[in-house]
This record gives sequence, C-alpha cells and structure tokens, in this order.
Amino acid sequence: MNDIKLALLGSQGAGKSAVLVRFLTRRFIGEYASNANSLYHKRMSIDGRQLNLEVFDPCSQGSGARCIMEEPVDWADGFVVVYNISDRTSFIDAEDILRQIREARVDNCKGEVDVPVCLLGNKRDLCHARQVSEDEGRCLARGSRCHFQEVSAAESYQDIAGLFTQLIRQVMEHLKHRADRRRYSGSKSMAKLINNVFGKRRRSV
Ligand SMILES: Nc1nc2c(ncn2[C@@H]2O[C@H](COP(=O)(O)OP(=O)(O)OP(=O)(O)O)[C@@H](O)[C@H]2O)c(=O)[nH]1
Repeated sequence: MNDIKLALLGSQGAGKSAVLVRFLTRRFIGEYASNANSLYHKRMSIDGRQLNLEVFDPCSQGSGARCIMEEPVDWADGFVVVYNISDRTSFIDAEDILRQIREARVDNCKGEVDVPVCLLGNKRDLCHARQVSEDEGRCLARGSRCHFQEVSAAESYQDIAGLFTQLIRQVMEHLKHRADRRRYSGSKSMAKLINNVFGKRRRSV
C-alpha cells in the first residue's frame, strides 16, 4: 500500500478547502471553517494500486505565503498551489509559495528540486472579474516546472479529480524513482563495503 502525502497551499480565500472537498466528496460546499489546520485521509485506488492519501489543508489566516513558512514543507510528497483568478494578490502569493517550495526542498533534500507540484487557478467561473490571465498562470507554471490548470471548484468535479489523479501518479513515480535511487546507491555502497572487506582480506592473505 502506498502512502501519499499532499499539501494544499495558497492565500486565504483562494478556495483550497473548496477544491479539496470537491475532490474528496464530489460536492461543492460554500463555506468552511478556516481557523484550523485540517488533515484529510482517503483510501483510493489508482491504476489498480491501493493507496492511503493524506492531504494537509493548512489554515491561512493572514498571508498564505506565511503559512508555508510555518509548516514543514518536507512533510509532503507533492503540492497543490491554489490561487484565485479574480485576485491578483493570491497569484503573487502563489508565485512566492512556489519559490519557497523550491528553496525549502533544496535546503532540506540535498538539491532535490523536482517534487511534483500543480499550480491551480481556481474560480474560473468568475472570469468576468478576472485579474490574472490564463497565460500568466501557464507562464508561471512553466518557469516553476509544474503542471498548471484553471478550474472552478464551484462548477466542476471532473477537472479537479483529473488533476489530483495526475498529481498522485506523478508522486508515485517520484517516490519509486527516489526509492530506486536509494536502493542503487545502497547497493553501490554495499558493493564498496564488500570490496573493502574482501580487498583488505585479499591483501592480508
Ligand atoms: N465563485 C466561486 N467561489 C469559490 C470557488 N471556490 C471557492 N469559492 C468560495 O471562496 C471562498 C473561500 O473558499 P475556501 O475554500 O474557504 O478558501 P480557502 O483557500 O480554503 O480559505 P482559507 O481556509 O481561509 O485559507 C468561499 O466563500 C467559497 O465558497 C469557485 O470555484 N468559484
């Protein structure tokens, strides 16, 4: 059974809880308590593989960018960074969060920067009040080497389900790649150890 941990990050009111609840329950619920961190669990199956999904939805009272500083970024295997297309400040926060994820990963994981991330422009139904163009979102995602999609938690389940599924697949690949790398470097160091021991023995005979 795979354990997959995701974190949703973004500024206050961007729609993180709405996006997550849409994914987990297929429903859109208008208002959520936003004064506490929440950890959601779900058992699911993707491509025939069973997995335990944990999703962290931190409370973002004040600036969303501040939230990520306060939470352990190295806890999550993947991130969904949410902004509101009708609020430019939330887009600027998202940019800052993407930068912080990169920097934290470099600091904590010895240069590992390729953690799976999805940038989400939420509230696409509010395009009459749009402040951030789709191109700007795409461009930011390209520069941050992450997937990008505009969605509406209020209107659609399919897009949100699709992007979570894609992110989870990416995370599973990433974890497998990391485990393979560890095993490889583990077997390399084991080979080195054996070599040292037998090498020494040979020399001593
Ligand atoms: N029109 C529209 N409103 C949305 C959408 N998604 C969320 N909202 C509304 O935006 C407000 C904030 O949504 P939340 O999901 O609580 O946002 P959040 O990012 O979790 O906010 P915090 O918990 O305060 O950090 C709520 O009133 C939601 O009903 C959407 O796709 N379209």
